[in-house]
Amino acid sequence: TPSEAAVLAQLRDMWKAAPSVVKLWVEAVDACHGPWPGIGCALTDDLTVQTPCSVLNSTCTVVTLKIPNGNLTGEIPLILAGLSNLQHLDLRGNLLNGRVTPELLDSFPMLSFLDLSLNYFTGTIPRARNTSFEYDTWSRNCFSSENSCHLAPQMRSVAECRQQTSLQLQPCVSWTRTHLLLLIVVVLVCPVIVIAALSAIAIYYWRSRSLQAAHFWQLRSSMRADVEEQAGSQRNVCRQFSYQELDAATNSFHQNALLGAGATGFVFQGKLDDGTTVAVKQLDTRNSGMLINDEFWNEVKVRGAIQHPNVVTLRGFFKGIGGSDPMLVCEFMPNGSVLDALLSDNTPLRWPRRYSIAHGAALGLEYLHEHCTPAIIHGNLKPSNILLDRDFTARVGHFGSVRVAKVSQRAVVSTLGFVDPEYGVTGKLTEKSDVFSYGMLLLVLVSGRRMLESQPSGKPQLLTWMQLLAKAELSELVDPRLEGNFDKHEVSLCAQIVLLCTRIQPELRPSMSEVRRILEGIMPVPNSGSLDTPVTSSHTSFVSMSHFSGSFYGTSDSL
Ligand SMILES: Nc1ncnc2c1ncn2[C@@H]1O[C@H](COP(=O)(O)OP(=O)(O)OP(=O)(O)O)[C@@H](O)[C@H]1O
Repeated sequence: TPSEAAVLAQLRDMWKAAPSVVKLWVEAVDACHGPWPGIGCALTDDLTVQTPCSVLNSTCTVVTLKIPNGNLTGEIPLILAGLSNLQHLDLRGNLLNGRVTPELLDSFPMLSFLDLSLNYFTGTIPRARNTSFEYDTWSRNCFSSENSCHLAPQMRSVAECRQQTSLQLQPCVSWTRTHLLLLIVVVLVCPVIVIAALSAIAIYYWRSRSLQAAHFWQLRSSMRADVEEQAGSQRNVCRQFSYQELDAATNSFHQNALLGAGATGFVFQGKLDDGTTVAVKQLDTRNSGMLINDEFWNEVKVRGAIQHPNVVTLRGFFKGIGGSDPMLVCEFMPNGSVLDALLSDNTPLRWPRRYSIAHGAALGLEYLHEHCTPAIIHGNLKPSNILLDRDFTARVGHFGSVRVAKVSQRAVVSTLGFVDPEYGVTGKLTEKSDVFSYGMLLLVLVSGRRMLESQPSGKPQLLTWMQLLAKAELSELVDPRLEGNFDKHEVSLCAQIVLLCTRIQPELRPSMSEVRRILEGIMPVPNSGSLDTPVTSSHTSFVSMSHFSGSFYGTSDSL
């Protein structure tokens, strides 16, 4: 058409300098009839068949424009839009640059072939309204991606594009930067929420457990206190017995009445005139080297006034007149001592019972230390001195005798292993000496009778057990006779209490009320940072001290 003839004339003027087919576009020749090389025309009534016609004919239209590899430069001319019936546009392999707008492509509604590859077009690949082309149409240009931070696939190199165009790529914003806020939320807030939720659950669990435990132990103690109070009011107070009374009660200290023997004498079962069963402990002053003096009898009277559900009640005494040994008369404990229970070949003590014994003994000691004025120090706490009443409640028995009676070295040696090493050094007993012995008692309750047995060398295996404990090898520490039936949490609590109680420095050991509260679960175990100087610590270790070996231990007999 005449308008298209004008477009072609302009294109010729624009591109004639380039060494391309445009050079052969001669003005005198009809662009559609010659036709000019690269130009194809058709009549408007059948655009599918290319036909020579006159460019000035209004029914003659340009349908093809092919100028490949023609060194054409500059931007793609907008006047090209005037060739509105173009079906085939091939400008591949030129030096064209600038943007290809979708509007330009939309002005060729009949376009079925387009090749603009191998140029230097920039911007983004245009998405024309009516036309979709093969991907190669655009390849080897300088088109960039949507966010124009890198080139689209199958483009030229960035360096080549930068050389030929004013291509400017934005710095690529990383995913992490764009999602920084989200990341902060995920990395910081989520763990905080999770930790808070877990802590809330843990606190809730711990509090409910503590409350339950506290309630349980309170109920249990108050029930026992009531029962004991009733029984106590019916019983005689501590009184002096005559030899004849005790002789009659024990059937003249008959072998059959013998309950056991300790370093300071024999213990017999006896029945008093009023029908109550008692334990009569003979104090062998000759062989044990005990010094029984006024101070001892004063102490005995103080002991006689003590009534507590976890302390063996002293019913009376015999002062040892006429060459006979002095004697102490105590409540009879039908289930013997913890030592008897642990050494027995009968059914081993089950774990709940051991834990309840540990708790009962702690209550008894707490009473002696913290509720008696002046405080009473047991001074000889060990498995044979924790007695078990008819329902296996632990009762602290035979206290005070070592401290006041100034027993001989032999008697002291008999209890070593349970005696505070500090006592061995200073000769002074304090509440913390009992705390040490309590720790050792707890260790025996956890590890069972093996700990009381001797090694071939004759030493008890105390050292081995303390080392296992220090290495936290609880599975090896726990009494195999329990056959795995124990509460892991309670065992671990006990192990931690052992370490606390056996610290070398007495002032770092807990008080008995603290021990009791840890056992009841109403006080947390002090953190491990403060557990750094247990008796087995390699630096200031009691174990490493030379006197904690060889004859320093007693044998199993003396325990
Ligand atoms: N009140 C009691 N009721 C029942 N049995 C008892 C009582 N007191 C002691 N026994 C029995 O007698 C055994 C020895 O008790 P004893 O107090 O003499 O032992 P020990 O503490 O080793 O001696 P020591 O206190 O002289 O060092 C205990 O293991 C226990 O079997």
